[in-house]
Amino acid sequence: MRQSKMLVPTLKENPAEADIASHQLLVRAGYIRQLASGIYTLLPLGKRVLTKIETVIRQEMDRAGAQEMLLSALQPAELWQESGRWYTYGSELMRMKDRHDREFALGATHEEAMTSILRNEVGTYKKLPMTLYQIQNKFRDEKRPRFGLLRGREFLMKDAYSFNESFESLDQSYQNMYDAYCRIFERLGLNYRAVIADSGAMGGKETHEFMVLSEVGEDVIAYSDTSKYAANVEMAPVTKVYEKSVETPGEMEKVSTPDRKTMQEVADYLGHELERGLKSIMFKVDDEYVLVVTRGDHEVNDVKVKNFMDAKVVDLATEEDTVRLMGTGFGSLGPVGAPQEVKVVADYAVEPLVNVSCGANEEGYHYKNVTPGKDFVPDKYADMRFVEEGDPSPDGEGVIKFARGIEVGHVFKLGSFYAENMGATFLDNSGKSRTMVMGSYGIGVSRTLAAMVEQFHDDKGIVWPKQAAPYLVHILSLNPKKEEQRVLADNIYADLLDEGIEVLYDDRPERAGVKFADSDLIGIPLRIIVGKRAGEEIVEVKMRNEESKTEIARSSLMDEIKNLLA
Ligand SMILES: O=C(C[C@@H]1CCCCN1)Cn1cnc2cc(Cl)c(F)cc2c1=O
Ligand SMILES: [Mg+2]
Repeated sequence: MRQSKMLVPTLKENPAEADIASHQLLVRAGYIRQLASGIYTLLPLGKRVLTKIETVIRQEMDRAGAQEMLLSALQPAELWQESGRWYTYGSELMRMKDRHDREFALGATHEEAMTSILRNEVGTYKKLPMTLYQIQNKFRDEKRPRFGLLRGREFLMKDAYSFNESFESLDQSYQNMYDAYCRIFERLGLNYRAVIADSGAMGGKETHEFMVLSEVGEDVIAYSDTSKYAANVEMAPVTKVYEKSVETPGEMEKVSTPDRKTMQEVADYLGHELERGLKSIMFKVDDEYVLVVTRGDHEVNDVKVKNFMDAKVVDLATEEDTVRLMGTGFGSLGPVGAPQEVKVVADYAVEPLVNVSCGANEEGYHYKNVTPGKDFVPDKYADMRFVEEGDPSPDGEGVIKFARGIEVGHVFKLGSFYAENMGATFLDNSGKSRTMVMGSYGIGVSRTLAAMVEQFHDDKGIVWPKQAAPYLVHILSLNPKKEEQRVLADNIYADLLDEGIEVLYDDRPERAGVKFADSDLIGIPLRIIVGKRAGEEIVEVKMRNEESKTEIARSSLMDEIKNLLA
């Protein structure tokens, strides 16, 4: 493609609204433009890259035996009412009415739509397992869209759904998709980890997230420094064993702690370290109240609270509920004398403690010399805290370290929730009617594009790996006004087109400096510079990810290009 004719609006400056590299570079290099908050246009360069990523995904989905379809973005509200999600999702689910006033959801995901197809079209075990997928825009009205394509309100997703006759079969489909995801992210050259994850609102059993390691990632990964263990930090269990304190328990004593509310203020006032105080946080778990108690220096992990209590919804209790239940607000909560209706769950690290402080459930008062098991007995001890760097890895090998990650994929074993609610049944080999078992498997395709830019860029711009680059060769004619330069560049361009090699030709009447800067920004792997030695049919070749340039005669240029791109 000739750049003089192409829509590649590069910018010198970072756009004000972009504050991470991938967002800045995709806008500056003319790949995307924002239409509205969280809504983007893929310009020609961006669309070419997106298509390359889709191609890798399609090849691996098809190789895994999944069948591509295309479902509608418009989904009748009735479908979401059958699964109940019409009522459980809030304003994130975009809804609309048609001309007959009938309600629709704009597809945020397609479990319901896909299940409604299977229940109508597949009724025998002979057709199972069946994995179907699509690559289509999803709509989710994010409260805070940000970071460009990383968190948008309309974005491209590959979503696949497996339909199985049993959980054993689901295990195989899940592993099959998991392996396909590994191949996809390997082929895209991404530094990623598959991590044990929480299934969130989806329920279901096992689930893994595929995380691209990046400092701008919203998720924290807890991984072992010596083994392959990796989990979303929300899920990583704490396996540290705490030895019992040898101190002799003292007499519990109520002390005035005027206006001391935070753990640190109380610890400073009573003259002890943070870990000699108990932190008590009140949660509303579905419709009961749970007081979670941890050591003062530990953090409560609300996902663990939710999973431990097998709850649907976990929220922090309001101050009002807390005062009503405990007689005091957040600053002086404690497990001693908690009322029957409040379940007390203490983290394992609390059990061996002796002579610690905690709130006295009275405004401005705390207890000293509190010993768990003597001055209070929690209803349960459990793993309630976030794992920390240096904690032993749950697989017993090495210690935990943290890294930030961008979630580009998420695979779920859903079970029968949707099939049950929507009547997706099949006749098994004995003619008995059974409910299907499902898995669902997503990749954020446009998010993967941005994650690739996060991993593949330098201070001058994007550095595409050749399997995702919008073009493979970038020809720069430094001075098209010079006949010998323009003719040589035109001929090389024609040769590359004849060879079927994707080539972008910067034939613009711009200064050389502008062409070099734009070429560094756009990030095409191989650059051919047609400059002052064009008269001798000599050009320069430079790889985007190397500093060095080499002079090459036109006669050996094509071979050189082919082995550089091999
Ligand atoms: O999307 C999934 C599960 C899997 C992931 C793989 C591909 C198929 N779906 C989870 N999820 C996330 N955000 C959502 C937002 C809205 Cl507004 C919604 F209505 C539904 C969902 C929702 O279901
Ligand atoms: Mg997810």
